[in-house]
Amino acid sequence: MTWLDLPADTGFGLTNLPYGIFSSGAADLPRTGVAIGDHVLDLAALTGDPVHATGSLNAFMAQGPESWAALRAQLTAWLTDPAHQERVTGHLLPRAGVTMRLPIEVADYVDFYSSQDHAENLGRMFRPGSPALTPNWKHLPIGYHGRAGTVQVSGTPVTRPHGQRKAPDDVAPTFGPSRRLDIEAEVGFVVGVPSALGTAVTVRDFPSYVFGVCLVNDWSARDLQAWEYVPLGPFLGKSFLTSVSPWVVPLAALATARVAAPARDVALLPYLEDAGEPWGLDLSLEVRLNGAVVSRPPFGRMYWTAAQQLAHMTVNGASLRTGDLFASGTVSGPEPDQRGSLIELSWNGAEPLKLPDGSTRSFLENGDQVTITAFAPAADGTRISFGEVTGRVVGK
Ligand SMILES: O=C(O)/C=C/C(=O)CC(=O)CC(=O)O
Ligand SMILES: [Ca+2]
Ligand SMILES: [Mg+2]
Repeated sequence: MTWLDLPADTGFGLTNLPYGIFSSGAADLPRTGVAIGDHVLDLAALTGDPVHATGSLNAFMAQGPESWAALRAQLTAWLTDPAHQERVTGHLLPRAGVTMRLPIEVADYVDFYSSQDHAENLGRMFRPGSPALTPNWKHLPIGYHGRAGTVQVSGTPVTRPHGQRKAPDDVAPTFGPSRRLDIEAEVGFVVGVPSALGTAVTVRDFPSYVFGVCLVNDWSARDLQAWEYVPLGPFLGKSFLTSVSPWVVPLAALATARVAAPARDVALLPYLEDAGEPWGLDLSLEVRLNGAVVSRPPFGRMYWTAAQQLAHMTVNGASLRTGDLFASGTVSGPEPDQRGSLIELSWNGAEPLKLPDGSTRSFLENGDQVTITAFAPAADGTRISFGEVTGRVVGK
């Protein structure tokens, strides 16, 4: 029990303790904080440890799992033992009054494609007449390298991208603002510990390298993407902005959320086998468009887990760096109201979404705001909140 008076069902209780970078006041430097209830605990001030005053989580994440576990145990002691109450209280700030920053200095960014429901939906829309899944899909987690420098914190305006668009019936491409701006509701994994070039990280070693989990919105311009992405994959259609939630939930908080990935109907090569090491996570996502819930994607059904993605990403000897971010791919479930992108929710524009204000949407309009939230089950029967990743579309 904490001596703090926590709001009921806060999502930011003792079982969570996510890390973020915040600033408060005009002159204050960005520093590390931990969310607890409606407060943020100023770790830089409380500990005096310079690792928490660097303005990103990278230096702390690089210290590795023993440091992560030691600080988590220390935080629990500080927040439960009344002997620490007076000193700790002096370093609690109302969360509503601080500005959240990008929590990590993003090294490399990779985006996967690991929801079978999502991949089948896109396959049916884009490749009618062909099998919904490409032949490689159940043999390896498909992914591409994205643009690390355009990963930004939640709240960053989404400037509508311009680019080349060519509808199938157009004789030539035209240049202009994207007419098919979309979202992708995803879950991101943050690497703490680097690996050596030429070595592979196994499925089993996942928790020795990965520090924590955040929410991702991989904004996507479907018209730019459709014209440019053959044969080398997404480029400008997805590189203009990727938004992440400000709080990184430590892997240690998610033990209760672990589930096995769905049963396999295709045998895996040994380096992808995860027998006894399930890293599926039972997270419930929610997507809101201008305040209205439009989807509830279930993360527990993802075919490829983050541990398998990490093993695949490094099996060729590619090294990891502190701050690498890899995202799950769009999270969709089997039901129409569980789809994690508008292109699926509107079935490529054929069935526009009806919003409570009477308007309809196939893709995003200027002024639209999209917010993604998620919860995980916690050991004590409460819920762990991932906070939110939000963004509003600005026309240009
Ligand atoms: O299947 C296609 O042609 C296109 C797929 C995507 O755009 C999905 C993607 O970017 C990866 C993901 O988020 O799942
Ligand atoms: Ca994506
Ligand atoms: Mg992106």
